[in-house]
Amino acid sequence: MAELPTFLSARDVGSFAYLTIKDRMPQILTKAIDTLHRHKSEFFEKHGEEGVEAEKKAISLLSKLRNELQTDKPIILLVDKCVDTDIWNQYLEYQQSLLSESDGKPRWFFSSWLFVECYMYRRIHEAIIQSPPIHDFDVFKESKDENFFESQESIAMLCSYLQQLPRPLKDLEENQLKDELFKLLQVSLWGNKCDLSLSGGESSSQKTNVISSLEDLKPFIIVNDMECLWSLLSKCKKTSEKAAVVRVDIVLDNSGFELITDLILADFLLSSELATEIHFHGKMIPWFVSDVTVHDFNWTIEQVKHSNHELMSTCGVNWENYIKIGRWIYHDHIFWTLPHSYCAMPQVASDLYAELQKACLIFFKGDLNYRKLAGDRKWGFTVPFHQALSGFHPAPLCSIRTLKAELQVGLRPGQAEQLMASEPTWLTTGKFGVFQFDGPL
Ligand SMILES: O=P(O)(O)OC[C@H]1O[C@](O)(CO)[C@@H](O)[C@@H]1O
Ligand SMILES: [Mn+2]
Repeated sequence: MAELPTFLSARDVGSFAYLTIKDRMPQILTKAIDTLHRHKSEFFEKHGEEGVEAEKKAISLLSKLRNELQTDKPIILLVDKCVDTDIWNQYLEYQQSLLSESDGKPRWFFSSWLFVECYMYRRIHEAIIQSPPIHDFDVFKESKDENFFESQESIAMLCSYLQQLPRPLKDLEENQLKDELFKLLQVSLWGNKCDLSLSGGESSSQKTNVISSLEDLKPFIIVNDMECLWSLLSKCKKTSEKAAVVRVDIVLDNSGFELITDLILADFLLSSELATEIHFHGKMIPWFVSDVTVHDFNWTIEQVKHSNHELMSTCGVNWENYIKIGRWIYHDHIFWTLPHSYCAMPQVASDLYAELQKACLIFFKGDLNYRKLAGDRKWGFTVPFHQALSGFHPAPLCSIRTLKAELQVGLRPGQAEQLMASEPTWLTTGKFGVFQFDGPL
């Protein structure tokens, strides 16, 4: 078998991986430290002196982590006792085994970018859980919620759009159904521009009317497999008249505006009867600043339900009901916050792989999911997506992602060169997006 390309890494000085580790990651740690500082009196009110001591401990652990990163110290084993600690430590040993003797230990600016970036978020978690009684504090919660509140107008607009579609949706004429599906898929794509990790934790909310921007944004979709999604979903719908379940899974990315766009899409899939069940997958610990945890998921639905905006609150009521009747199912699994590429899933998390195999279609939202799908390796731009997945084929799948890392496969010959010439930063600003499908139709 041909050798796999090497991992993206900060070893390439000046690369996006290098700049992320050098600038963005310390900035995120500083912001986390600052958040803890600002909550000092809240910790005191809740837990007395013990709360203040815990805040100091968490801050000192995070400062130590920032120092290790900035001085390129060896990556050290985790010391907590969580369900995933051993798997993490084994993975660290595996990273060590990839190095030759003269390379020494895995280090921040030397190892794989995916590994060290995931490791930083896992160490942030370790610092917090080692600091009881504030062990369940989410240092990123505030910024996630801010993103939600700052996007209120766009959220209300999207909810109104969905509620005002001609009902019942299942009676829409085929072409109209397809057209609406494509619109809401694109809304979910551009929702991925709003992550907080790329902006170093700074606000990145949505303030414009997304639906009316879709036409202008179309030229920025550089791989567009939406037709495959339509073929697959309409075929599933036809067969579902006999079979009972058409299951669509959404591997979520960010909370705030992006999550709303995913929930709107999920609602549309159910109401139009293109799917009968939606399974969401979120993170078990705070992750890459803005990623959805179960708390964010429940909080968001509560907020939408209690909105003063009538059509928004109708959405919230419906969403809560979908959960109650079991047509929306939320899952979390430690695998999503491990550093492994998805091709390792059958070995590392066979239960999750078996769960995903039940889906008719899986959407993977966002940039980090794309990196893990493609193993965060330096693939050529024209390498087929199927090949970059390296054997990960649980069910037909589609990445819905705006580009925020120097990694893209499945382009036409010459396409990358053209993009590079017209827009040198095309890979990393989130301005371009893909719907990239893999699977039999
Ligand atoms: O929320 P997303 O779309 O997965 O993006 C996460 C971001 O974090 C990064 O991993 C860099 O910190 C980028 O790849 C990406 O910009
Ligand atoms: Mn994210």
